[in-house]
Amino acid sequence: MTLNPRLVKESFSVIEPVAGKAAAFFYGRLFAENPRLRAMFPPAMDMQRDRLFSALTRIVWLLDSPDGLAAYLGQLGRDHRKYGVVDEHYTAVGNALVATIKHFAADMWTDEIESAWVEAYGLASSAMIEAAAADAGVSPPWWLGEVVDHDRRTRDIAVITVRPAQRLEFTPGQYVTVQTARWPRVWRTFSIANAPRDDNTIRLHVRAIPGGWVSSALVQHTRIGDQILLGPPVGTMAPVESDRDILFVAGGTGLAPLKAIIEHVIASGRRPNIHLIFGARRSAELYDMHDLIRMESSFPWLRVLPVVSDEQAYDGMRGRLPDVMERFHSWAEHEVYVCGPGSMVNETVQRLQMSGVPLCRIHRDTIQGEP
Ligand SMILES: NC(=O)C1=CN([C@@H]2O[C@H](COP(=O)(O)OP(=O)(O)OC[C@H]3O[C@@H](n4cnc5c(N)ncnc54)[C@H](O)[C@@H]3O)[C@@H](O)[C@H]2O)C=CC1
Repeated sequence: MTLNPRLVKESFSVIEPVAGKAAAFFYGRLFAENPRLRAMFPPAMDMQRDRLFSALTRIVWLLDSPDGLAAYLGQLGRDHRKYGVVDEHYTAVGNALVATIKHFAADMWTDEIESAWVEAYGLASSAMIEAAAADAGVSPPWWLGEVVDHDRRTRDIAVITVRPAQRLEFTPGQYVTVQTARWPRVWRTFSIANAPRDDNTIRLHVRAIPGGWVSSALVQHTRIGDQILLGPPVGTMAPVESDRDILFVAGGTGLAPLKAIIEHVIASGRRPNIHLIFGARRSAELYDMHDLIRMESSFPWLRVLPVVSDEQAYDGMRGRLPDVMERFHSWAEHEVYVCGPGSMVNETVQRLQMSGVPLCRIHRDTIQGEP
């Protein structure tokens, strides 16, 4: 039996418009058939449902790209170790998944489609299991981290420094999932905002989102000395070794992974011209200017351009990030890294492409924040 991405994609496209209902059906089925699995998930499942679907969507659309798929499944498998997932859980999930697709794609369902799903799921789960097994020999499933600094930069934003109890290897641009004592089993993603350091500490830039459990716990209720849990570093946005000049476009706390990459470039000894356009809605939310100005003064090839979008009285550069970016000369010969709110990233990437920057030189990552 060979993989048939076309059949998987066609049947999945029926599910996508009813993703919420399909995820509810999937978890209902999974927990009805395997009641003990419920304890592995957080009490509130809404965010979990979104995550399932975004992971599934990504896998389905990557089925035609073996390298991208292998890299993604490898990360997913390693990351799932922190949930205590074992091989038989994959069988339970696979059964519930096929039953869900079958239920929602009933009108078009055939034995051939069922085989295509079983085959695709079998390949995906084997890749995750293998990656988890290989990782078990070299890394813990999660890291205990002590908060060694907590710098509340605004009412809603904190820059938090954490020291993992064991060495945490990562690539600048990657992110980790975080769990706080306040919300057991609830994990949320935050980028690491620094290049690897000798003292093993990492920095997180956290904005407390209204209704965001982990982000609010981290900004408002976390103190120096507290312990948090960190999942393994994941994400594919990484510094590329290139002699080109570099543009970074950061929206809000999307600055975090870009700052890690800038630190890496500076430490590499290369001397590219770097422009960092850092956007906030209000000037008070340009929460990291102090550090950025320090970086700028120690590395003369770095130019930091703060931009404010929603404050008429601001006397610096004003505007929306994609518009401001176009006010400068062409970026067509640059490497470009973009991070921030999803819609801002999408528009920025589109405009860059239209102005002649090839997609292979535009680097972005999609991480799922809190609702
Ligand atoms: N904290 C972290 O480690 C990371 C956060 N992110 C993401 O970065 C985002 C940061 O959010 P906030 O700080 O609340 O940003 P924000 O909503 O305060 O916006 C920051 C900047 O982006 C611009 N912007 C927002 N929406 C836009 C749009 N639709 N079109 C054009 N420009 C737009 C704003 O004008 C402002 O200049 C979140 O979506 C988060 O998931 C991404 C990676 C890491």
